[in-house]
Amino acid sequence: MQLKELASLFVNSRIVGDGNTAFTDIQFDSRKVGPGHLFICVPGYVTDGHRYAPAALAAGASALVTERVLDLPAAQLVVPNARYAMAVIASHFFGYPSHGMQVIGVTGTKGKTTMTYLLERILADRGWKTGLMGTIRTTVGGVTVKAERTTQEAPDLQRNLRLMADAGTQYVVMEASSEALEQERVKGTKFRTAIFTNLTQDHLNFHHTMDNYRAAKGLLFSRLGNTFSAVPEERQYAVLNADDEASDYFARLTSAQVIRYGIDRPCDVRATSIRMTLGGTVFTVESFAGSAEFRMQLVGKFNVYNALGAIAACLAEGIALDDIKDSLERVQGVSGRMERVDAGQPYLVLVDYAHTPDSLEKALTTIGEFAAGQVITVFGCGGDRDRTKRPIMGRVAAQYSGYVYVTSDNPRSEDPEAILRDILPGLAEAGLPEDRYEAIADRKIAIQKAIDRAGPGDVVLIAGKGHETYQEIQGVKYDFDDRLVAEEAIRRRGR
Ligand SMILES: CC(=O)N[C@H]1[C@@H](OP(=O)(O)OP(=O)(O)OC[C@H]2O[C@@H](n3ccc(=O)[nH]c3=O)[C@H](O)[C@@H]2O)O[C@H](CO)[C@@H](O)[C@@H]1O[C@H](C)C(=O)N[C@@H](C)C(=O)N[C@H](CCC(=O)O)C(=O)O
Ligand SMILES: Nc1ncnc2c1ncn2[C@@H]1O[C@H](COP(=O)(O)OP(=O)(O)OP(=O)(O)O)[C@@H](O)[C@H]1O
Ligand SMILES: N[C@H](CCC[C@H](N)C(=O)O)C(=O)O
Ligand SMILES: [Mg+2]
Repeated sequence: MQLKELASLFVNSRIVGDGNTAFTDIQFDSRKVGPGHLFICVPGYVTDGHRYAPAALAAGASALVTERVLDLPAAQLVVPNARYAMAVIASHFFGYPSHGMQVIGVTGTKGKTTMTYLLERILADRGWKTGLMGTIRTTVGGVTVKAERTTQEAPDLQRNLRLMADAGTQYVVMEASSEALEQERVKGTKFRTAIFTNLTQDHLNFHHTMDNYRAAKGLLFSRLGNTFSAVPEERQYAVLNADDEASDYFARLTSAQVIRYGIDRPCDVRATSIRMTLGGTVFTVESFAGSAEFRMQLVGKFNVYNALGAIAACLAEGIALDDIKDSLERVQGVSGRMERVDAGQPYLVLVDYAHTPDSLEKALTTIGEFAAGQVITVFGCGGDRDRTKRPIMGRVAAQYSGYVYVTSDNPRSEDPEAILRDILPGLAEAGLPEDRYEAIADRKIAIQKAIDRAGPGDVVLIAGKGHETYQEIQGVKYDFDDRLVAEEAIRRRGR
């Protein structure tokens, strides 16, 4: 492709140098540039991509996308906003791959990964070729690759969508994180359906206020749909959680057809008669396409919401409620979400990805409904992320646990002890006596102590890292898997 072709995508761009310069791929990181690539200079939060243009050219880049003319011997497309341009260019370069598939996007603070797994399962069981992009994995044409980001940067995202389209994928299910929406990573992606899970506190280091955070999520809905199409394949749907007040705001933003799901308020797809046990959840779904009783293996009321969102989106695709039921009833669990570690011990050990106040509370209240004995919680908070959630998570853990081990999550560049000091006031505030908690920065030791403390009927919740197989400390990623560490601790103790 030639640089001049890109100029036609923007009303306010200009080319400096030879517009006939061709490029064979697009990159936003100079360290990944190869001969003949187009390098897009993105001004970041930490550094400025324009500074790496010389390195990109040295690595063989043939042309640049910039926000100001750089005094370098290379053809440049100058645009007002490189991050925005990057998404537009990526869609165009990869031939608008989302247009040939049905893309279902899921946004919200919690439940995205779970819901995308449920959707993938239902669609694949109906014989559709599916692709998935999210926190745990990206699956292209049946092949799974590990993903760095929940929602990839536009060039990687569009490249993967192209690979999916070429592999014959019909449905793509993807998580759309608020950071990604804010940074235009999904711009240019055509969505069939956008689903909203819920809105609670997280990522305030990035968005600063809850209103900004909600607005970022709104971008998925405001860009969705223009009119109700007469052609069913072209219709677009906004699937909203009727019990979360942010849904009214999203409904106003979108011109797609709105389908609401929920438990408390009347809506299009509603769960009633919910009964929960340690082995699963039973509920009746009442919908515009009939009703049925579901016996799901997933535990917790929050997973009823996750199921409802997936059910609503699949009903919109014309899949029968009974077929959806068949698929959901066979889902055993999602990696690192309320996952049991079982080495024959007489107490329950659960690993869960709860790393926000709301999800920790959901996990603990769910456990509280079944726990025969006391609940022992091990958790920490990630470094270089929202600091205001730390004492709140401390308070939540204290409120619902008999004993708490405050430990490290991924401290990243921060001092692990300093993060613990941010969490501890929350436990004191909740009135947990000092002999009912300990702060131990070493996560492995904290897990071992929690296991050693458990008696028959107790529940040990190890929260925050779920499926993660590493722990990042001072920029270094060490092998660490809560499930393996817990299992080893159980065996070490002799069950
Ligand atoms: C806060 C945030 O979102 N940061 C993203 C942002 O980084 P940044 O603006 O700080 O980039 P920067 O480091 O200043 O660099 C600017 C530019 O120079 C380039 N560069 C930099 C160094 C170099 O040697 N060569 C070079 O070309 C970089 O590639 C970049 O394009 O832009 C980068 C590239 O465009 C992203 O990779 C980066 O994601 C970082 C790694 C990140 O941690 N993001 C997290 C917060 C995130 O996005 N999480 C969400 C949600 C998770 C969830 O809740 O599930 C996700 O979708 O994963
Ligand atoms: N609908 C929900 N409401 C509240 N909490 C939930 C919900 N679904 C899952 N959780 C809790 O949040 C944790 C993370 O769930 P999941 O990975 O599905 O969400 P996510 O939105 O993808 O999160 P992330 O943005 O961190 O990737 C789970 O381990 C569980 O504790
Ligand atoms: N995608 C999220 C994951 C957080 C997981 C938790 N274990 C932590 O490190 O804070 C993020 O990057 O903010
Ligand atoms: Mg996720």
